[in-house]
Amino acid sequence: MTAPIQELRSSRADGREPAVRLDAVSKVYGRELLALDRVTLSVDRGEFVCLLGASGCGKSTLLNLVAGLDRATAGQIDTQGGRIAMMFQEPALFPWLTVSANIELALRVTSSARSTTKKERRARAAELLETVHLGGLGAKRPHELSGGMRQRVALARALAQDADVLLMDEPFGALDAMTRDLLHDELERIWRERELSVLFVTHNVREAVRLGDRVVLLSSRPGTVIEEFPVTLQRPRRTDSGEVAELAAGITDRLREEVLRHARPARRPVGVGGEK
Ligand SMILES: Nc1ncnc2c1ncn2[C@@H]1O[C@H](COP(=O)(O)OP(=O)(O)OP(=O)(O)O)[C@@H](O)[C@H]1O
Repeated sequence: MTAPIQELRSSRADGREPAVRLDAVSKVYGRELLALDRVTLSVDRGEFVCLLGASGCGKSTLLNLVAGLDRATAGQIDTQGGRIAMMFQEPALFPWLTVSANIELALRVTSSARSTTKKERRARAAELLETVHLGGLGAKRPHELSGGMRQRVALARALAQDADVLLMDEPFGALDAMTRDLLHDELERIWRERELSVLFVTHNVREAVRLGDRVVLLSSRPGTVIEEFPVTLQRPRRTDSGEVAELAAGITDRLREEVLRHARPARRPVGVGGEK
């Protein structure tokens, strides 16, 4: 189950370095709930990878493991020593702090920024708010902002952590379609400017095709990679374009097939690395 470290660290034949690599990662909750089963997956430096799968297939579990919030039961996860930031569906801002103070707090706990003064952190927070198109709103409290604006603040806070890898767990799932489209454009711009590596979980197949360099499909629980779809459509893409819809339809068919297969499960013993 354990892969040699050298192999995990080596660059790939196509010259791209992985920023995140999972090798045969399994996760069992409690005594017998197998959530992930030998997942092998990588995100290259500067790559945008979208993760799709039926509800409960272990997508959030996978992100939590990569973020180091939980431990894998088996397998290897290598993040190459990169700094990781995570964003969730809920922005989870401190309601009693101003927007600026929420970001300044993230700047304070980021090791490279520990030596900065309060004035410098405030200036940096203002810059980050400009980056997410919220310039001048630093004095507001989170409840004074719309859902989309709050998610922008959460994005600015993630950027404040100076991350190399951004893990995103359905960050736009609760937003209306128009706001989501705007945030797609902004995220794409920021991803390119900062050369981030992104692992983005969504239920929305079109969103995955709109954003991803690659869409990775997980099986129903226990989650394992069943198919990967490279997305070579020219950027910027539109969620409502024919090309995006066409590719999304193919992926949706595959996903539906998987969900139906799971609805008629063949009984098999639960266990890490059991025969399929
Ligand atoms: N802390 C936990 N303890 C026990 N079981 C858990 C825990 N977290 C998740 N699970 C279980 O592991 C499985 C995978 O959950 P997870 O939340 O990772 O799936 P998901 O694909 O993100 O789901 P969704 O798409 O609905 O958000 C589910 O069966 C869930 O009930």
